[in-house]
Amino acid sequence: MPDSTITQSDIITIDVTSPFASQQLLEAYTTTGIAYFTGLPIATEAFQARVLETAQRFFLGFTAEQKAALRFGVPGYIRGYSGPGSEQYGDTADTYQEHYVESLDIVSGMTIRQWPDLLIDSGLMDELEQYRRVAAQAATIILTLTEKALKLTPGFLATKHALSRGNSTFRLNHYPAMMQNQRKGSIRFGEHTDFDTISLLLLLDDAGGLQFQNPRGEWCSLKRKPNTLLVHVADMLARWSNERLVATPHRVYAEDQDDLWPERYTMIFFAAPPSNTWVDSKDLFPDEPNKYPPVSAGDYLKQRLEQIYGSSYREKIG
Ligand SMILES: O=C(O)CCC(=O)C(=O)O
Ligand SMILES: [Fe+2]
Repeated sequence: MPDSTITQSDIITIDVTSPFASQQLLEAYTTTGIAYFTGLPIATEAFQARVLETAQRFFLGFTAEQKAALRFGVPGYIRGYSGPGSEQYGDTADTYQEHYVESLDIVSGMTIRQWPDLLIDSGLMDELEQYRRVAAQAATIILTLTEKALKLTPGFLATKHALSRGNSTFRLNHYPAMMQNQRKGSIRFGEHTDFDTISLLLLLDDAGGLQFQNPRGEWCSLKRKPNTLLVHVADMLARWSNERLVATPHRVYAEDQDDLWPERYTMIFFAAPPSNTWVDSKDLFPDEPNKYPPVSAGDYLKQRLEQIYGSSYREKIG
C-alpha cells in the first residue's frame, strides 16, 4: 500500500481524571480530532473482554437466518442487524465502496416492545443495554470535558445527549475473516467521517487495520492500546463548533500482505442529541458568524445520509 503511516504515539492518551484533561482534549480535537482516553469504566480490559464475548456469542452463535430476521425499526431508521456488504458509500462506480462488516445497532430510548424476542430471550438485550449505559456515561464525561475546553455553559452538550433523551446509537461490528483474493483493494470499511457529535470506539482485539487521516492528508494506523477508549469528533460537532473541532476521516484497511485477513471485532457508540435539537454555532460562539446555517439534528442527519448513501438511502426510506 502506498500510504504512509505514523506510529500511534502521535495520538495523545488523556487521563480523564487529570487536571489537564480538557486542555489536552482541546489540543487533540482542534488538530487531528482524535484521542485515546483512560480513567473510565469502559476503558478497562475486563469490560472490553465482556463486550467481545457478547459480540462473539451473537455474530458466531446465531445462524444467518436468525441474524437476518433481526432487522427492526421504522423506515429510514432501520435498527438491528446489517449483513456484510449491505451498507455502501457513493453513487458512482468511482466512489462506490462497500463495507465488509456485519453490525448490530441499538438506539437510546428503545422500549421493550421494540426488541425482537430472540434478543430478549437469549439475554443479549440486558447485556447490550448495560454496555450502552456504560458507553453513554463515558460519552457524558467526554462531552463535559469538551464543554470545559470550549468554555461553554456547563451541561450545554452533556445534558442534550442524556441517555433518556438522546438519539445515540450503540453498535457492535464483526469483520469476518477473509482471503485477500475475495476482495478488491484492501478495504474492510471505506473512508468516511461519522455523522454524529462524538464517536466512542473500542478495538476489541488486536486485528488492526483502523486508520485515520491526519491534517497533512496522511493515513495513520491506530493500534489497540490496553485500558483505553478512542474518541473522535464527528461532523455534527464540527459544524456546531463552527469547525473549531475537526471531524476525523477514518477507514479500516487490511494492512498486512497476508493472504488471510483475520476476523476483527469493534464496539462503537455514536453520540447524538435528539432530532429536535438546534445545531447552531451561535449558541457556542455568539460573536462569530456562522460558517453553516443552523439546522436541527434530525434534518442534518437526513442530509448526511442522503449525501453519503445517495439513491440507495432514498430507496431504503422510500
Ligand atoms: O470498526 C471500526 O474500527 C470502525 C468502524 C467505523 O468507522 C464506523 O462504523 O463508523
Ligand atoms: Fe466511522
